[in-house]
Amino acid sequence: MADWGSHLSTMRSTAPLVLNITNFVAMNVMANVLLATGASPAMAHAEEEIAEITALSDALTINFGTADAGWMRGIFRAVETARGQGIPWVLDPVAVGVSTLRKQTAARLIEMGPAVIRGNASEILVLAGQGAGGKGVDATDGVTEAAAAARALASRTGAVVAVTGAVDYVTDGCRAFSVANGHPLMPRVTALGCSLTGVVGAFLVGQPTLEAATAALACYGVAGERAGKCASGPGSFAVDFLDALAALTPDELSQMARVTPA
Ligand SMILES: Nc1ncnc2c1ncn2[C@@H]1O[C@H](COP(=O)(O)OP(=O)(O)OP(=O)(O)O)[C@@H](O)[C@H]1O
Ligand SMILES: Cc1ncsc1CCO
Ligand SMILES: [Mg+2]
Repeated sequence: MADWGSHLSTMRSTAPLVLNITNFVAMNVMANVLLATGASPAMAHAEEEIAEITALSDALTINFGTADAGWMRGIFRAVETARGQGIPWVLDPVAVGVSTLRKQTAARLIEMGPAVIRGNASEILVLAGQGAGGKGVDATDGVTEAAAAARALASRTGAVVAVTGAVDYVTDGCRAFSVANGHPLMPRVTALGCSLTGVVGAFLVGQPTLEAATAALACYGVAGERAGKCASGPGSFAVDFLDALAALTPDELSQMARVTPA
């Protein structure tokens, strides 16, 4: 049994400060998810202050889900600061297929060295110049269809690429893992993918990238399974999911993680 729970334990022992430039939809959900999991969230995006806040942070995550031009300037300023200070950062290319601005922004950001790119299958396919782009923020492609694109993207950029869906796939271009945890109610609650991007950022701090990202996905999926056992629908699931993230112990994660080399 691989010790995926040790990565949760390490994350909780440092409770990293994770700065998230994310969308209006995700801000509250994501902050609560990070707190429940054991990290400290900060949400900000103003270009006038973002460099200072980034410099204080242990990890940075970027999601342009509801961004405008000023917000985009804040994103680039934050990423430049993170790069300069060696702060790991995660790119969430949310709904990258829906506009030229998103495609161009994602292309520029990918060249700036994200440690991890985390998206659903349709988003990862768009980054590879393939697929129809999904339905807004929702995936219409399966994870398996995006695995080759994820490997190629990882090899080309040096980022770990995490494709989420019913069974997640995470790769550094050489090695890969499948994570078969999760629950069908997860994609029925908005911003749980965006929030997972923050959890990946928290796990990255001081830990090897591929293993940390995989453990974050497993932690999330196991909590989803637990929440799904008692929830009666998306509303109660959202609440139960926060409780499940907070209650999950490292030992339980190690026991329940369904991670296999892929
Ligand atoms: N059908 C499913 N069965 C089990 N788990 C799922 C399923 N779909 C998604 N998940 C899980 O939900 C979490 C979020 O992944 P998802 O791919 O839905 O993100 P997303 O599309 O970026 O979400 P959003 O943009 O709404 O924030 C992951 O942990 C993933 O494993
Ligand atoms: C619904 C929605 N629209 C822009 S971002 C977002 C959150 C889920 O990705
Ligand atoms: Mg998403």
